This record gives sequence, C-alpha cells and structure tokens, in this order.
Amino acid sequence: MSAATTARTAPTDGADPLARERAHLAASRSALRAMREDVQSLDIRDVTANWVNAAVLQSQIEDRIKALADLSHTPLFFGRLDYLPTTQEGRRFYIGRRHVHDAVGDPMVIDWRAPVSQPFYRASRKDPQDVGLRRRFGYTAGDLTAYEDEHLTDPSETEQTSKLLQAEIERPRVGPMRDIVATIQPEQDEIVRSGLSGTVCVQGGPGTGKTAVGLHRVAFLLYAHRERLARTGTLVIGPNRSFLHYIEQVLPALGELEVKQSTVDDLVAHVDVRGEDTAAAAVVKGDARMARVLRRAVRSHVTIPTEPVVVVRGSRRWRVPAYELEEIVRELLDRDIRYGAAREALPQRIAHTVLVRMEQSGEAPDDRVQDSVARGPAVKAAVKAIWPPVDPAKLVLRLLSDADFLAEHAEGLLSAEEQATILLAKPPRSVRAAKWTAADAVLIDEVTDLVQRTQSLGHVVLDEAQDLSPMQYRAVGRRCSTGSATVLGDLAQGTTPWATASWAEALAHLGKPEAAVEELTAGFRVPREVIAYASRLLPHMSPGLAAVSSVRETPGSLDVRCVPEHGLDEAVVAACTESLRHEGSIGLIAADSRVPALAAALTAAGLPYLSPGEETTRETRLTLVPASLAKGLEYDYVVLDEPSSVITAEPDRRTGLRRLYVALTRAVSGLTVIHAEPLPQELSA
Ligand SMILES: Nc1ncnc2c1ncn2[C@@H]1O[C@H](COP(=O)(O)OP(=O)(O)OP(=O)(O)O)[C@@H](O)[C@H]1O
Repeated sequence: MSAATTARTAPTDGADPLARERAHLAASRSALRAMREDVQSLDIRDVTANWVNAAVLQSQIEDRIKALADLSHTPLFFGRLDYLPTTQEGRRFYIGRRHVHDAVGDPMVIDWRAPVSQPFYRASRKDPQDVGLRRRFGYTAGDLTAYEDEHLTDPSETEQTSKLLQAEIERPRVGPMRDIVATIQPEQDEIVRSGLSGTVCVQGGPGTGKTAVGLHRVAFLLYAHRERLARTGTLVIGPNRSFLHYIEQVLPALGELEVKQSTVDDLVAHVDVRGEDTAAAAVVKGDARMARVLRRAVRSHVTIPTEPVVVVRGSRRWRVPAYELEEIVRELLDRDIRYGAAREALPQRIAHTVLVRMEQSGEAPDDRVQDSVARGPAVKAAVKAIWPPVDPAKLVLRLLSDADFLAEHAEGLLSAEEQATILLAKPPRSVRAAKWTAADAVLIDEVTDLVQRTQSLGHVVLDEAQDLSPMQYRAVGRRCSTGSATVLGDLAQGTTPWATASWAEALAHLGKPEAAVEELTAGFRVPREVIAYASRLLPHMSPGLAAVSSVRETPGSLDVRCVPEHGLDEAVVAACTESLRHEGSIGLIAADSRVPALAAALTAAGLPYLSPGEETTRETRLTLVPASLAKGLEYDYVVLDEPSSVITAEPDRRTGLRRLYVALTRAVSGLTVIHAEPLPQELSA
C-alpha cells in the first residue's frame, strides 16, 4: 500500500487482512474469557490461613474478575504496531485497554500504557522509533470494520490526517465523557507519560484535551507505579460536582476504579458552609498573606514561661527553673514543627530535664519514670499554660470577630481596610452558630494543618486550576506535599475574582515552584469557525494568550441570530428544537438569571431537559446549563442565549468576557448564538 492512510471496509475472504484482524479480535476475546474463567475458578480455601486473609483475597479476586470483563462496546484493541526486524525481532503488537495473553502466556493484546505501546502514540515519519507499520482500527457498534495504515519508513508515503481520528472526534457525544486512549496525540502523550516524581502544569485553551490528558496520566501512573500509589492514594480535583459526575466514567473505563474525586470545597469540609462572602472579602481571605496571619495567630498561643515547674516524687521535689523551660520552648518554636507535634513533645522534654536532675543527684530512673513525670499533674498544668490546644475553627472565628486580635496578627500584612473587609459585622455567639463561607473553610484547613500535618497523597490532578485562590492552592498543595501533581487550566478561563494571573505564581502557592509548564495548542472540541469567533475576546481579557488552533474544519458550525426582544425565548426554543434534529447532546447555555424563564419556555414547548451533571441519554439530550456551571463541559450542539446578559451577570467586564468565552467554547459541532440586545463590541471582528 503506498497511500499513507488506507481505510478498508467490508471483509471479502479469509485472506483479506481485515478478516485476519477480526480473527485476532475473536481469538483475543476468547483468551480474555479464559483468563477470566481462570480467576473465577481459583479455590482459595487451601491457601489462606484465616478468614481475614480469605476476605481480602476474595475481594481482590472479585476486582480482578471485574477488570477482566469484556465490554462489548469498548474494542479490545484499537491499534497495531509492527516493529522493524531491527528491534523486537520484527514483532507485532496489538494495542488495547488491557493486557490479554493466550494459554501459554504470550501477549495477544498489550496494555496501551506499556513501554512497548509508546511508539503507537509517538512514532512519526521523522522519528519512526523502529516501527515499520502503525495500523489504527475503526469499529462500528463494536464490530471491527476498518483499518488505516502508516508505513513510517516508506519515503513514498505522505503525511495525512487520520480519518479514524477525525471520526472519533466527531462521534456524537451522549452520556458521560469518554476516554481518548485510541487517539492520544504525541504532545498529549508526552504529558500522560511524564514521570511520577515531577509535577506538570498544562496551560491549554478550550478543548485542547487537558481534562482528558489529566485522567489518562493518572491511569498511566497507576500502571507504572501501582503499588506505591495504592499505598499513598490518588485524587482528581474538579471545579464542582456536576463536572466530576461528567468525568467519573473515564477512569473506570480504563480499568482504574480506585481513584478518588473531589472538589476543593469537599477537601476542606471541616465545617458546614452556609454563608457567602462578598467578592472583596473572599479575595482577602484567599490571599496567601492570610497564611502568615494564621501562623502568627496560632503561635501566639504559646506563652513563654515565667514560673518554674516543680515535680514532687515521693519525698523529693525537682525544680525546672523558668529559664530552662524558656529554652525548651524557644527551641521547639525554632524547629518549626507543627504546633500539635510540639505540644506533644513538650511534656517529654520537661520530664527529660527532671530526669537529668535525678541522675545528677545519684538516682537511676528509667524511661518509665520519664513517662510518668511527663503525665504527672505538674507538667500537665505547665504544658496547658505554655502550649494550650488550638481549635482551628475557634481561632478563625476569633480572627474574624475580634478586631484587636486580627490587628495584632495582621500587622504589616493586611491593611486596615483589608482587615475591616473580612471582619464580621455581627459576630456569632459560638462556633456552631457561625455562618461559615467557602473561604473560611479553607482558612480553617490551613490552621488544622498548622496544628497537625495533613496527610499527603501520591498524586493529585487539579483541573480548572486557574480559578483557585492562593489559599486554595495551599490546601491542595499540602495534599500532595510528598507526592506530585498534574495541574491543568487555562488562564483565559479564570472567572473568579482571585483567578491566577500566572502559572508561576500558582505553582509557588501549590508548593511546586519547580514544576514544568507545558502548553497544548491543538483544539479537539471546538470547530475552527467557532473558536475563531470566541478568540476575538482574547485580546480584551487575556492579552498574550495564543488562540487555539482547531483540528476540525466544520463549515456552517456558527450561526448568530438577532431577534426582537419579545421573541427571544421563542427563538431560543426554536434553535433547541432545530439542534435536536441532529444526533448527539445539546446544551442551552444562559446567564444564571435567565435559567428560570428558559426552563419555563422549554416546558411550555414540551421539550424535556436536564441539569448539568445529569447524564444525557438517547431520549433526553438537551441540558439547560447556567453559564456559571458550563466550565469543563461540552455538547455536540450549543445554543447560547443572550451573550450580553452572560457578561453583565459578572462583577466586572473582564470576568464577564471570560465567562462568555467559556460559554462560546463548549460546542463540538455547532453553535447558535441568539441575541436581542446588541452583541458585545468585543465580539465584532
Ligand atoms: N487526542 C484526542 N483524541 C480524540 N478526542 C480528543 C483528544 N483530545 C481531546 N479530545 C476530545 O476533545 C474534547 C475536549 O477535551 P477536554 O475536555 O479534555 O479539553 P479541555 O482542555 O479540558 O477543555 P476545557 O478547557 O474546555 O475544559 C473531549 O471531548 C475530548 O474527548
């Protein structure tokens, strides 16, 4: 075959390569079935000594059986590599979602994460990586129906865009987000396979595959470092529950069932959040300077002792003078260990001093004596006075309620005006009565960590990271302090008042200043015409950021309609009805305040609709999306209601434009913009 990509369809006879590939698929399927039956028939009665081991083993076996399920809608393999005879002895590998071997243990399908699969994603004409042939398979309803070949070392072949890749991207989206394992692109693969020890930060415009890359990276890391990560844990952090719901099937589809998912709010949920901050207060509370205020406030609980400690044992009294106690306290403060750890160490340190005195006077006390002195009433009372326990929520409430206490610890850090901004006008009577805000919960989390070290996970993926405040970055950072992170985001999509201005700053707050920043620029979601339209906003809200270059040419994907004001709802409903004539999911995006009116209009027109996070089905494919929840989501067709109200719903124009940019970049196949008010001037060419 001399053409670079040759799509074949319809098997003819047994000699047809397609028929041979189908035979390999059938054989792999039976091999997988045999692997599953082997596990199912394991008898563990003789190998386990007790019922606890038996239960653990049984649950591992059940997990393994689940992992070996043959899902008819997910092809067992999607690619093939034929190595040149120079390496791997010219061997042929089928690349799929999991490893399948035959009865004698020879591989029939290789896991996409194995090193030998890597050239499937990375080999190119420039760097064939010893690959003679790369074959991609196309499936229709679970049946292997096509393939596409690239002979990477054949100079007569020319580079062409893969039709199968194109078809995969265009495939209508119904249901949750799906994996991209068959079509990961080289620059994405580099991020997916980067090592566990380093933190990677990915800047990429809308639809460049950041979320997909982050999720595939977790799957890759779990494959490459399974034991270590099973011990330390992995976590994916997303902006809200509906987003997490949208992505939650990707990792299980890749065979990974153990990854936790959470929002930042869930991570720091020490208290019930019932209140809301003004933007100004949230900005101050989210500022990194607050960490220093809190640290000072926590440490202010330590009182330098002025009285000696006198320990009575039998007929003798042992005295530790105040200056010696002060030395111990200062040393603990200087060592900069957690407040709680120092508080635990202090009684032993005082008792040790008593012990030394006993020895000096000829006694021979052992460790038990030190313990009992440490636990005795004199030392206990001294510790309580010198290093009292700190309740994180109480401390934060005091800072927010007591102007003098705040002023004392914010001196030189927060201006008087900033202090006034975060002080509560009507302080609650108790911690329980407090109406905590999301930003307060992060402050409490910071104090909790100052008192007791937060446990670190092995790896954390942080999606839509641009929206986090410095204090939130710190909260995430302490959850991967001894592990690593994948930080994903787009500075142009930052819509919080505290959204980060630069990745260097964000990474410093996260505690990973050394992390590499990678950029993804090829867009897989939004058609060229639509992304060009949305990118008109970029110079007005995020100057300096490059526009995404879409890999997808879909003529006629943008339709902008001006309608009279009284006909707006009707026109929006009509556009939804038109979009529903196409296959796939439809998102109607509108300013949050417009949602009730549009909900009523859809109901009146007899169009059922979902809320974000509810799964689209073949029957109900329309979702009514408040603009504030649109981030990270995508729909085949989007109807955007009144752009100017999306802008004016935000506190300032830049945030408004960014919110609009997010809304304009959710569509895979078509975007219809309906407006009665004039379009924002930034959108005119
Ligand atoms: N290599 C690929 N092959 C096929 N589809 C891809 C590829 N990369 C990304 N996609 C698809 O493009 C769409 C956008 O991907 P994703 O949501 O990960 O982008 P994103 O950068 O996180 O976007 P946003 O900034 O809007 O959140 C998804 O449908 C994803 O499956």
